[in-house]
Amino acid sequence: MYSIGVIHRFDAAHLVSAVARGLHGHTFTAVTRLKADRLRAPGFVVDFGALKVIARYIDATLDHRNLNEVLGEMSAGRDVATHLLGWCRSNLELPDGVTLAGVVVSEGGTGWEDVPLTSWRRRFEAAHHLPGLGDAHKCSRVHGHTYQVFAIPDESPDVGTAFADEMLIPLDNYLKEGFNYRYLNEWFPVPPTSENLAQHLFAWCEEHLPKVRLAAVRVSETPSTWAEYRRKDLS
Ligand SMILES: Nc1nc2c(c(=O)[nH]1)N=C([C@H](O)[C@H](O)COP(=O)(O)OP(=O)(O)OP(=O)(O)O)CN2
Repeated sequence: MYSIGVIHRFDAAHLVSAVARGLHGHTFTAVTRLKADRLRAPGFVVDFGALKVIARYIDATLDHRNLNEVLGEMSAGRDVATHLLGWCRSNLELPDGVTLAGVVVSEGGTGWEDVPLTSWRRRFEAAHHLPGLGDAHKCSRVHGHTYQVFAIPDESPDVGTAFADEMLIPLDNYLKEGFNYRYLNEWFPVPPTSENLAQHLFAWCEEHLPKVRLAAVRVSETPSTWAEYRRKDLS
């Protein structure tokens, strides 16, 4: 199962009746998550760019506002999430097979709270381009990212110790040799989208690290976007 997430930040005030101190404010993060069983060309759940409408809505409606004036009394983080989920349901045009998996809003968070602290994390620096998007799409040009890779352990109760850090040394070496300071299109067998990279790295771990039990691999090109490939029975 594939999923993608886009993280939007906004700064707002609110007064929540359960919080005694009165009007206060936060930098909020809203993480919108979509999932799909299969990818659409060139290897997307949907293009991150198609979700920029959410940022535009948040900027126009919630950012630098008093949320009580927008949402009334129901202005706690979970109320904002419910509001954004409703907005997404009414306004996002999703292709067949793509589901809106949820919106999580946090107060003063980073948007990355859903990655377990026990996950293994590495970065690599690479160039790529995405073929088949048309010349007007910026990602059809050769460009690069500081990628982040998260190997997320399966922490189901019956699994026991999912992995020790040193068990992932071969993955570290694979990233250093195959991905870091490389132009991914020169060798990657399919368009190097975040989704395809996540699925490839998950499958690579399954094949080469039989003692490591992963729940998912997440790949992030930018601090506000990610794609994940998750073990089917944990989706
Ligand atoms: N579902 C996916 N959509 C896109 C991917 C991807 O891997 N999966 N990749 C790209 C491009 O590589 C692009 O560089 C990143 O796009 P985007 O996140 O839209 O770009 P920015 O963070 O630079 O966004 P700005 O708001 O314009 O700064 C495209 N889509």
